[in-house]
Order: sequence, then structure tokens, then C-alpha cells
Amino acid sequence: HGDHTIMLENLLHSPISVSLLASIVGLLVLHFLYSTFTSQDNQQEPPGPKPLPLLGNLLQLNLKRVDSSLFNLSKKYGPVFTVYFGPKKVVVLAGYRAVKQALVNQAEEFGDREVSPIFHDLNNGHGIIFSNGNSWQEMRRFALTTLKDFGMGRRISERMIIEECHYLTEDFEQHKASNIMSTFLFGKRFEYTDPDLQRMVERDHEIIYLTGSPSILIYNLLPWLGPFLKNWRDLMKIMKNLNASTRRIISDLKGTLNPETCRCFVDAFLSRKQSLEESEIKDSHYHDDNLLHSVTNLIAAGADTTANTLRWCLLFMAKYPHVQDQVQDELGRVVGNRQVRIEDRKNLPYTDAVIHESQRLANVVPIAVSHKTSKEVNFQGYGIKKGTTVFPLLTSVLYDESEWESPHTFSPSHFLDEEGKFIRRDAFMPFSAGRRVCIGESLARMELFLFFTSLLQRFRFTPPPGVTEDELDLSPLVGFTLAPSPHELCAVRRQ
Ligand code: HEM
Repeated sequence: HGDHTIMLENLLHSPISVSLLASIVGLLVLHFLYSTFTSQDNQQEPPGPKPLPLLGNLLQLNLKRVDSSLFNLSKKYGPVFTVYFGPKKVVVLAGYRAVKQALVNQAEEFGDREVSPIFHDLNNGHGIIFSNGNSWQEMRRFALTTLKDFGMGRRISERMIIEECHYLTEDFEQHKASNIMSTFLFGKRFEYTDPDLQRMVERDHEIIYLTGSPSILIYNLLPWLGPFLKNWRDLMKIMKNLNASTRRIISDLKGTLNPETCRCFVDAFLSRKQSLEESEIKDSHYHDDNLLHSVTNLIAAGADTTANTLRWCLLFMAKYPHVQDQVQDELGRVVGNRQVRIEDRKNLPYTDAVIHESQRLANVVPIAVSHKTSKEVNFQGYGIKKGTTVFPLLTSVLYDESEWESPHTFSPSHFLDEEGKFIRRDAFMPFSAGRRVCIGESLARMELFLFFTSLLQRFRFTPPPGVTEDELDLSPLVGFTLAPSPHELCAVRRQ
């Protein structure tokens, strides 16, 4: 003990040793601080229910209604939490603030797409929705500019939709949104009775429904199960047929292509491809697979979502006749019997609010489309590793209790001020946000407005005879999107 004291005394008396000791202690403290700090960053993952080995949290999730289960978990675990789908880790973003902060303020980090095995089977990394990197960037940019060139969000698409309104109100059918996409992509609309159109609509519907089914969720965790699952075999077959018929339409257009006058999206793609080939640019992203999958992606993303939303709007009208009265009063007062135009929207605040409220409550794409982190992220004090699957839970934004006055009831007043003027709401996010935000928002909003108003001018929507408004069932048919359950409505011609 005495020797130690002497050594320490000697050390402290030597100026060099003192500074050496101080440096060592300083370094140790720094190291300690650094490691606790970074270990928090690296290791403290978002909280969540305790997972079981292999099963993860599957027993706590209702696979028939994943979005609602996750919304319930968010009430316990907060706006960012971890759940395990079997062995697969998923970080869920819940509520307007968290979803906006991630997708908009940290857009780059949260902007990659998670491509689950089923969507890999269906797209092979091509197209727009389920691709990443340079190919995605090029295809998304090309689709946006080309659709705009052909009139998306502008007067030309207004004319196109109005023309479709005439067919729609003559022959009450639900293929109008597919025809709008078809006009953009292939330069032509189909007769509603055309078997090609009917098959295209049916196939899309099936794909969207089946990809959200519980057995495909399980397939995504255990892909070797595929051939044993009926839904997987069905999906492969439907996709094969859809691809074959899309290839046929593309090859017909190729036969009559004139790069000087492009008729449609496919023409624009083919002539870009041709000019790149002529300048001997090899390995560009403009190849047949990207064309095929961009086209099928645009139809899948653009037709079913819009048609479903319109069906929800009509169902809400039949269920809430006093709301329908007010829409029809307003339309009668402001527009009368003439064709509604986009510029009328600003004078139709109640009708506009009803369409927004229908989109909010219908919540057609409840978990958006899964994202993936592109790098390690620090988010709200938690560390999330690169490549982690992220669910932006749109259900929890559209039903956020701290944003909406009565989140679970149909109430157009969410979008109206005291004087009855239309107001925008930040938490209205059915098209998601950020780097991957829906590219068809302006087109979809135009279609919804023009189709909805044209129908309500001419028809009164009611439950079928013998069914009361209360009995109309609002529980959705759950797939990748939420559609109304099969139901009947009467469309009674007004005057
Ligand atoms: C009411 C109708 C629609 C709704 C509710 C809707 C909603 C959405 C949502 C939630 C996403 C996912 C965004 C994300 O990953 O965070 C999305 C993506 C997409 N939508 Fe829409 N959409 C609609 C109509 C359309 C239309 C008409 C088109 C075509 C012009 C379209 C094309 C796309 C494409 C290509 C993507 C993928 C974007 C990407 O991954 O970069 N959508 N949409």
C-alpha cells in the first residue's frame, strides 16, 4: 500500500506524467460518452410488443385487417414502433406527425421501396411502383412528364374525363377509370362491353385483392411455400395473362408507330427507346420489361383506386341522404343542368368537402405501399438500420385523433370553416407524401370530382328496396386496397 502511494506521488510530481494521466482519463471519458451516445443511436430500436421466436408478433396481428391491428398497437407503443411479421422486422410510422416527418422531412432516408417476394415475382424489379435506384428514378420521371404532356392535370384531361362522363351516365358502368388510364397509355378508350376491357379490369381487381390476402402475407415470409398456395398459383396465372394481353396491345401500337406524332404513353416510350438505340446507347432503362411493367403499374395504380373511391362516395351518399340532399342542392344552385367543369370546384365547397371526406373515411390505400430505409436513420431518438421495412400507416393519419374532430364518423365539416368555405387539412394524406408520393393525384382528383358531380346531377342514390340506410354495410373488402363490400344500390334518374 505504501509503495503505491509513493508511486502515485512520484507520478503526480512529474509534470509530464500528470498531463499523460489527464489525457488518458480524458480519452476514457470521451470514449465512454461516445460509446453510450452511439450505442443509443445504433441499438435503441423503436419499442414494440415482445416477439416470439420465429412467429414474431403474428399472434397479435389480425392478418385480415393488418392496418387496424397496427393502429391499435400504436395507441400503446407510440408513433414509431417495431413489429415482427414472423422473423421479419417492420418499423411502423403512425399518426400525421410521424408519417410527415419521415416521408417529407427525411424523404431520402425513408424513400426506398420495399419489394416483397410477391411483388418481385410480379415485376422483377421493373416498372415504377416496385423498383428502386436509377431505373425507378428514370421510369418515374418519364411517366410523370409523359402523362403531363398528354394532359394529366390539365384541360385536355378535363375534356377526356367529360367525354367519359357522357358514356358513364348513359350506360351506368364502373369501367370509367380504366378507360381514362387506357386513353393515356394506349390512345384509345374501350366500349364498356369490350371483353378486353372487362378482362383487364377483372385481372387488376383480382391482383390487388389477392396480393393483400393473408396467405400471400405468409408467402412473403416463407417464399418456398408459393407453389403450395392457391392464391399464389392464381396470381402467377393472372399476371401471365395480363402481361400477354398488354404485350399484344403494345405490339399493335409498335406496328403503327410514327415517332413524329405520338398518340400515347406507349408511343412516347417506344420512340424514346428507338432514338436511344439509334444513337447506339446500350443498357438504357428504356427496354421492353420496363415498358410492360410501367404500363401494368399505371393501370393497377390508377384504375382500381379511383373506381373504388368513387364507389365509396356513392355508398356514403346512399347511407347519408341528408348529405346527398345538400350536394344536389349546391349543384343545382351553382351549376344547374349543364356539364360541370373543373373551374366550378371553387364554387362548390360543400361538394368538394364531401369528396374529401369520402376519401378520408374510405382510406383506400391503408398502409400506402411499403417503404424501406435507404441508409441508417436516426428518427425521434431511435436508430433504424439501413434496409429496414417501413410501413407508413395512412389509416392512422386519416383517422388521427389529434388531427380530426370526429375521426370515425362521416363528417364533411372536417373540410369546411364556419362560413362554409372549403378548407385544406394537412392530415388529408390518402396519396401519401414525399419521394414516393402518388404520381396520379391530380388526375385522380379531377376524375373523382367530374364523375361524382356528373352522376349526382343525374341520379339519386338509394339503398335497394327493403333495405334501410342503417343497414348499408360500411365494412370494407380488404385486399392491398380497401374496397366497399359487394352491395347493391339504386340509381334513380332525377327528372
Ligand atoms: C384515388 C386514387 C388514388 C389513390 C388513393 C392513390 C394512392 C397512392 C398511394 C397511397 C401510393 C403509395 C405512395 C407511397 O409509396 O408512399 C401511390 C403510389 C403510386 N400511384 Fe397512386 N393513387 C391513386 C390514383 C393514381 C392514379 C390515377 C395513377 C396514375 C396516373 C397513380 C399512379 C401511382 C404510381 C405510379 C405510384 C407509385 C409511385 C412510386 O413508387 O414512385 N395513382 N398511390
